[in-house]
Amino acid sequence: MLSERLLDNAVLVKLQLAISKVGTSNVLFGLLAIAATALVLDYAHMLYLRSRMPPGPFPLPIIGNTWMLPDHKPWIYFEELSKKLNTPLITFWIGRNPTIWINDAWCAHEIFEKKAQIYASRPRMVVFGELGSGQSNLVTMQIRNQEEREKWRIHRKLMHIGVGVQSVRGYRSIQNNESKVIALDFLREPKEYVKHLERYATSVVSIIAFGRRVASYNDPIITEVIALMQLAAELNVPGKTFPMLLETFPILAKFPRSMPWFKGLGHRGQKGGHYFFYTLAEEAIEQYAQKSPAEQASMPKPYVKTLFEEAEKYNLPKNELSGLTSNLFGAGADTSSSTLVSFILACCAFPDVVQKAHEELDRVIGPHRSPHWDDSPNLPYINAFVKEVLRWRSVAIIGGQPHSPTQDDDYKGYYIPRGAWVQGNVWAMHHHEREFPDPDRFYPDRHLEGNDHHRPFPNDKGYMTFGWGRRVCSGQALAEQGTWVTVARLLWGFNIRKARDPKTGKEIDVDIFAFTNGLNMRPQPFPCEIVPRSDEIREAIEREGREALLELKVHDGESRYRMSTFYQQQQKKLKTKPVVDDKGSVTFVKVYKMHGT
Ligand code: HEM
Repeated sequence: MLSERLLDNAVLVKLQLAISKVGTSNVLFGLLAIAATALVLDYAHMLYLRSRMPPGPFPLPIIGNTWMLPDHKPWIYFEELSKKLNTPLITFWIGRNPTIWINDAWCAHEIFEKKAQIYASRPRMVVFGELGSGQSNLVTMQIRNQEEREKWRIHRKLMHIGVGVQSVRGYRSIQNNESKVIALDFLREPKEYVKHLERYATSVVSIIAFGRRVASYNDPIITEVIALMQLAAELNVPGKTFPMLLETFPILAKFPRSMPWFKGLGHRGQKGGHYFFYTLAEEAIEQYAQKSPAEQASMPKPYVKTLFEEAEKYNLPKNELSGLTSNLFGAGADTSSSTLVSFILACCAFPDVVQKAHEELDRVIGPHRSPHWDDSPNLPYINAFVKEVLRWRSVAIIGGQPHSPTQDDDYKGYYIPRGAWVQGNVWAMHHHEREFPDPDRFYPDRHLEGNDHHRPFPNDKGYMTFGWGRRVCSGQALAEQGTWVTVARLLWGFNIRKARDPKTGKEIDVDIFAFTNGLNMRPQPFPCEIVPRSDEIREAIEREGREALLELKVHDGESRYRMSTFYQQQQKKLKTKPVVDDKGSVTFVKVYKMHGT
């Protein structure tokens, strides 16, 4: 110890002597010269990369183009930039990181689909990844080596077991019944239409994951999960203010969480944050075990039970298991309900298409029962209507998370470096006049072959709402299935139109551009009128709703836990707190003195 200190002192003394010999100002000058040279070299490297990459605005040293980002809705800015520079791909520097924005569906197809193997990774994301669930969650998982690729494959596979194309047919009765309950709720309380749609979407994923239904829109799981997702969606939009500025200066993320630039992040990424969903999963497995064999036979096995059984094969730690469960809520509830809110807005803004849908439904279905997936081959206009709902105001407006190439790539002579952010601008793709003439018009006919607005598109579906390639949305089949039956049923059952001012009797206009700013966008609140189309239809809705509630009874149940109070309660009641080890496993340590107790 003593010898080390003597040595340290000797080094310091030597340094002081050397500085006094050379002169303090010369030393400062030297350091400045080194810093300036590093800056110039770094900037020269940025400019060299820029000369090889897709075009974009001129970056400044260190801050790149960050300062140019608009305060809101950067997807519109990138669409405009792409038109102005006449290029489908834009390079935009977030600090020293080049990000590539794809503004054209054909390019997205060529890059993300045709080169899916190398575009399967996510880039380094500080706010959403490193300060969030990072490598423990499929959504943000990076693939930088073979080990990470293997882990990502296992997660995709486990997600696929839960909500892949084969599994979702087994969830039809859940979605069908829950959407009948929306129709019943619309009869009772039409003004609360947003809450009914949120309850539906949360209940469907809750039944699939936990076997437990969400019966009331006051259930905190709805408000808490949706609020959490909306915060995450807002945080994840590229921006020039904190916390997104951490992407420009990742070094700031190394400072203690008390620093002001973490303000607005909430509890993101704090250790043990996943433990809530793990506890819900354990509770659900317990509750399932308590059901009678007849009850168990009448419902799909909760996903968490299958997941826990499968996970043993792969030795998955608890935080990863929890991530897989929470993804159903995180990725599935807000997205599905926001899509349906946009559908209601479209009905109010474009009454002519609603009338056309009614004509087809009256002709094919009639008033005594609501439509079902089996009717789909006879309902071409409704099929086109649902496609247009998914195209017109796609909820994941920048295609969710960015992709990132696992090796350097060349696209039509442009260099795309390994690890770069590559973001699909779905707004620009779905808004391109070449594919979608008059793009802001909600016009289902454009999806019907032979229509003068029908245009070629790189895929058969006619939209890119669910992302691309190996990272395409795991819940796509479930979301499409649910959107179809709900849109078809609500169109069949109701006149959905603009509300009227009670004093003047005049229609209240809706704004088709007033959407939230998050990367999962939904319309800003708007009033509307939702009334059953006839007495016969009303009776059918009531009858079907009652039957649906009876069938759903097997999923009734309560959870003992609430996200907002969960951690405090755990600490106070059990006097333990979850501690996560390096592998992500949770153990409980006794807390002897509780803060505030
Ligand atoms: C209308 C509803 C939905 C929309 C528009 C939507 C859209 C998206 C998009 C755009 C992505 C990113 C794709 C990419 O990176 O290329 C994504 C990823 C994902 N979605 Fe969805 N989603 C919806 C519903 C759901 C549902 C219901 C679930 C689960 C039950 C789900 C689970 C996931 C998961 C786990 C990922 C991450 C996949 C990965 O990174 O490998 N989504 N979703």
